[in-house]
Amino acid sequence: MLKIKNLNKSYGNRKVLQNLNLEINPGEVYGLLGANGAGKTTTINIICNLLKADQGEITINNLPVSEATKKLIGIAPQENLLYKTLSCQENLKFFADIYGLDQSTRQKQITDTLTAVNLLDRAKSPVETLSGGMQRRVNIAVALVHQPKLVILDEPTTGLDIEARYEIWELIRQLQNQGMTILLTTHLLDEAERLCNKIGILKNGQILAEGSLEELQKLIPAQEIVVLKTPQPEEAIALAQEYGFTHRYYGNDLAFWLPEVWDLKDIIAKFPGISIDAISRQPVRLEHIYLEVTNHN
Ligand SMILES: Nc1ncnc2c1ncn2[C@@H]1O[C@H](COP(=O)(O)OP(=O)(O)OP(=O)(O)O)[C@@H](O)[C@H]1O
Repeated sequence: MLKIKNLNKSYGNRKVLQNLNLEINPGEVYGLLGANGAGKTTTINIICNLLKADQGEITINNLPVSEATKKLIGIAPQENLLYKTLSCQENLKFFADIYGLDQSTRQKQITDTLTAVNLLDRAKSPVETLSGGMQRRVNIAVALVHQPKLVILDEPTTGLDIEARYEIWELIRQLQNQGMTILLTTHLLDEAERLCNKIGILKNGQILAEGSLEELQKLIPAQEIVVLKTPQPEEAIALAQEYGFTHRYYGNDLAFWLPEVWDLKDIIAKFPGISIDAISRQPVRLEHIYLEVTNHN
């Protein structure tokens, strides 16, 4: 569906994208993760033909990116692009006209899109009367109204409360079940874990790691991560090194990568003579992988 090969972009002598490669298959939800300034928006702008790359190839449905491919893409930018005093329906009508939708099918597409985002009952409500989560769903509806092949959701849940976040996640799952191909950028690693079939970790304009969550988990050779609260961290680390356990600090938390899932008493037995205030166990999560990939490259 979307293929990006060796994409390069510089501003002056600052390289913002460096040989970026990325491929999204039809029906996939691809999560592009990266810190502020990693190059996500630049990549999106090039995909949408709003910005020219210095080098590289991008195709959408095997067509090189051009004015013609714009119609294949729907974008829901981070900041809602809505007219707040207009109703949901009027907003969609406005954008449907920009996309040049046929008058005869326009109303049906608007109704179908409002149904898809679960807002048909609020069709006539001014956007400013809706909750933040509903407004974000109208923003996504704008990206869907012309029935694109690829939808780009730029940080779709940033700034929303947890209830509204669940609604957006549910909507993304529904779109995926309908076969929509989605490129999602996010800072929220649990969001990517929940929703994405494939995840790309972007830093300094390069994809450092890519794959399904299961594939990425192989980057950390551990069955379990154990966080130890102890007043004797140095001693605990020295013991762990004898066993060949890797240790990491996640914030202030001292963690060890364990090669097997042991009983709690067996884990504690690995640290004889160490005073342990608390112990917590976690599976390998995307946050561990993200930190590993971005801190060691
Ligand atoms: N027009 C521009 N001129 C010069 N530098 C730019 C321009 N646009 C972006 N940059 C730089 O390019 C880099 C990548 O920016 P980009 O907006 O793509 O990052 P991002 O991953 O989308 O970050 P964020 O999460 O903050 O939106 C940043 O260092 C940014 O300062």
